[in-house]
Amino acid sequence: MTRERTNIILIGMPGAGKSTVGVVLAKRLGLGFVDTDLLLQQRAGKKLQQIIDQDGTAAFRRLEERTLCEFDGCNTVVATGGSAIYSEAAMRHLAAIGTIVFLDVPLGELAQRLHDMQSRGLVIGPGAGLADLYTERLPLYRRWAEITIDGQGKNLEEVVDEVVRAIKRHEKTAGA
Ligand SMILES: Nc1ncnc2c1ncn2[C@@H]1O[C@H](COP(=O)(O)OP(=O)(O)O)[C@@H](O)[C@H]1O
Ligand SMILES: O=C(O)C1=C[C@@H](OP(=O)(O)O)[C@@H](O)[C@H](O)C1
Ligand SMILES: [Mg+2]
Repeated sequence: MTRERTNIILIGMPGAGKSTVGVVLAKRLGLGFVDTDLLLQQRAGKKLQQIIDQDGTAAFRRLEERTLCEFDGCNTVVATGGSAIYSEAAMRHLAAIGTIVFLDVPLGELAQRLHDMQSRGLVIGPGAGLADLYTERLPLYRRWAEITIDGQGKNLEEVVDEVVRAIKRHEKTAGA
């Protein structure tokens, strides 16, 4: 891993576990942790759902893009929001400063985990559901993934273990 790419960037659908896995992973690896949703809320001075309700999804996406592009930390696990992959500029920036890890969780498991679709602040079109989001976004997550973790049927600890192993393998390959 080059000096400039010391971050671990988690991407994936809402409910994939980016925020919960991220903080445990950071502790395990001795890295910092940032959840970009929290940076975004602080910047806007309101909650994600309020930004979407009051300002709309396009404004939310612009704010998210700026927040991601301005992140310049190092040695940090970064939990992004599920909609991060809509911004080419943001993803290019994140790919330049870290290793992008896609937490790949099947639609059925995501649906079981998410009970707050209406208040979570999702970037979702009118009338669309989680399945529509999944179909629309999967190619984008795959496009940006440097490492993909199959999260199917795995609990938090198992996913963290898997990410640690995959990163070690990846570093060996990259350094060879
Ligand atoms: N591996 C897992 N197995 C079961 N539930 C999980 C797992 N990872 C996260 N969760 C749960 O799923 C929900 C969404 O997790 P969260 O970390 O907020 O996802 P994200 O940040 O990707 O939207 C939380 O209730 C969390 O406890
Ligand atoms: O997928 C989405 O449209 C979003 C997911 C949220 O983050 P999580 O992926 O952490 O739930 C948050 O960024 C925002 O409300 C939009
Ligand atoms: Mg999250």
